[in-house]
Amino acid sequence: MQRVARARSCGWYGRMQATEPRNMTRTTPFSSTMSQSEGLPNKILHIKADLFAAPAGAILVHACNTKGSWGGGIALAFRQKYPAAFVKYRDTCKKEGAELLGTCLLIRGEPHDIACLFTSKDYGRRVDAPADILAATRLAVADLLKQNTDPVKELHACRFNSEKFAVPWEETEKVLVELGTDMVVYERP
Ligand SMILES: Nc1ncnc2c1ncn2[C@@H]1O[C@H](COP(=O)(O)OP(=O)(O)OC[C@H]2O[C@H](OP(=O)(O)O)[C@H](O)[C@@H]2O)[C@@H](O)[C@H]1O
Repeated sequence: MQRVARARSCGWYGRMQATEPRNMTRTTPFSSTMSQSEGLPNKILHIKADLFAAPAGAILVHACNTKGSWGGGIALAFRQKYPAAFVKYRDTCKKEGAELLGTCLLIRGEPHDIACLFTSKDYGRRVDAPADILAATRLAVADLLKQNTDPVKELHACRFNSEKFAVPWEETEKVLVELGTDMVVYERP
């Protein structure tokens, strides 16, 4: 209850209720779904913009493998823009490897924190099967929500899992809705 109440009182949730910017649409394929844990509706906002243009103070969310590679897709852009975060991610993978599957590494920083959702053990041709990726996504997002306290920060995500990991975005979004996640989801213009 507290998490949603606080998110509502500030940030994009509050702004969204006042006026919605022109490039922001609330697509509501699951809008009637209520948060299972809190009995409140969650909000997934869709925005056509570059994820890295998210407001300062937000948590940027993306999917990662447990091998320590940010070698392609949006992960490569994270590596270039946030080299210190890449070192933390790579060192964590070296230490913990496949144990990380289904967890979230939340790397604090400026102007954004970065949430690394470990949704597949491997990548490339060895990427996990879609059903396994979705199961790991459920656990990893729950882990992120548990860590996102004091203060609760806005979650801004790319359509993670949907390209290199080849899981249709709608399936990942369904998991987010089932977990009652408030999130702004970016699609490149
Ligand atoms: N600036 C931007 N703003 C907003 N959206 C942007 C964007 N740039 C790209 N997108 C979109 O972001 C979504 C995710 O697409 P991605 O293919 O990147 O990630 P994924 O989650 O499917 O897979 C993870 C693995 O990809 C990596 O590469 P490696 O395996 O290391 O080679 C990792 O390390 C993992 O292993 C797609 O909708 C892209 O259009």
